[in-house]
Amino acid sequence: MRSFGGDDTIFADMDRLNPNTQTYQPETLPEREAELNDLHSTLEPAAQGYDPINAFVYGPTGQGKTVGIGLKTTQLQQYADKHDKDVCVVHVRCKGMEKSYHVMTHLIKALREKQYGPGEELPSGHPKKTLFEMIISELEAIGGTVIVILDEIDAIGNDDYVLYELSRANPEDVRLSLIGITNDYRFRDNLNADVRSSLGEDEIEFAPYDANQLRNILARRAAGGLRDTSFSDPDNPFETLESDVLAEDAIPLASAYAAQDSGDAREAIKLMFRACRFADDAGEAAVTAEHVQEAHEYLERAAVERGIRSLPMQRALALLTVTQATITGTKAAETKDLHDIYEVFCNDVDADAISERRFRDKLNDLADSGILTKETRGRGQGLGKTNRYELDVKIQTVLDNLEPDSRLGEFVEETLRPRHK
Ligand SMILES: Nc1ncnc2c1ncn2[C@@H]1O[C@H](COP(=O)(O)OP(=O)(O)OP(=O)(O)O)[C@@H](O)[C@H]1O
Repeated sequence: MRSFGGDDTIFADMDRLNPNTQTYQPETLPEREAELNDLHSTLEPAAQGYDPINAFVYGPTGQGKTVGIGLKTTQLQQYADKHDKDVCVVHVRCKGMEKSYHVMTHLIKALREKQYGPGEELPSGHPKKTLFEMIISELEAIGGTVIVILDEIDAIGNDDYVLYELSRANPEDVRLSLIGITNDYRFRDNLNADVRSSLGEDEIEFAPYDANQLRNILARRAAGGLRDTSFSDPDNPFETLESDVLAEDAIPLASAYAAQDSGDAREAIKLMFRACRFADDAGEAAVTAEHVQEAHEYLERAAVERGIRSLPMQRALALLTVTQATITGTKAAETKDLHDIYEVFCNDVDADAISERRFRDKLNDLADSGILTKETRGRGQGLGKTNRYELDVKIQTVLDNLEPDSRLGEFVEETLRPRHK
């Protein structure tokens, strides 16, 4: 059995390579210099005691929006403290909050914690209007300039009450600034026009990182995270990286994968971290491109399995029809034949059957998520086209990942699994 705390590890500081930890936050973001300058300009009036500016920050996931705003607001707070200016920054993560109601309760908690320290309870049992009045009174109790950051605000969907009210609010002796962060471009477009124009005084976009930028990001994270790894030129971390425990082609491969997916730094770091853990667990002396390859396959598989586990009923049924066709030896089954199987399955599990056209949409969604592959073929002259679908995952993966105690899970256990030998 391996013992903990051995000194044969390739890691120097695991937190540096863990994209989810709050313990390590990068201190510089050279790839985001332009966006940080824009943020600086948004925050400058607040620093000078003038009316602060509202802003919308948007861009896909993992682009350094949260960490970038964190860096600039910390800098602003330090400046304000040093120069005796009344500035308070409140950050609310709205992920998972589906309603303005939840955002308001969390905002009240955060505003109270700014005044009384951690441990405040979430208010409960109040109507929306009362919650909003509570927000105003907490803002007035704090006074001065208050910058409220609502991170992943798109979580509230169409329920934009909190934004509507906050963007019109006029608390006494408070200069209020709202910064909304979102990775859903449609969210901003769908907002009430008044809210959109008030919140979007400044708009700052974080575009996806390219492979070159990801290489430098990974090189900087690897430099503190791995043993005997450092770079000599901060302007060219990847080019000047020297390491005894990292093969030259590992970072380029991880960056290429992440760039081709979505340019997401979180994904790139996650991939590199997994590759390093594979190498370390195997007791190997260096992380190589093979470890990155292995980590990529592992994470892809895990993502597909998560995707299957969270499929809604109709999409899961659509997936089961292709699984059934594969088990019985039909390769690349046509929509119509799959829909016939689907109707039988619906009957078996007591679900309402949807039309063939809507069923085809479900199959296409599965193909978009990488669970199926789709091929469009002509049926012959003048006969139009047909789609054929195949599993892009193993039969076993489908069978193992449908919730065992759900209606579909029981059906899988009784009907499909016995047929799959
Ligand atoms: N330029 C960078 N250098 C080093 N690390 C970075 C950089 N950009 C992002 N990261 C890291 O990537 C991860 C994701 O960053 P962050 O949470 O700021 O992204 P985001 O754009 O706010 O994403 P989301 O919309 O999903 O919240 C974090 O671990 C962060 O430290």
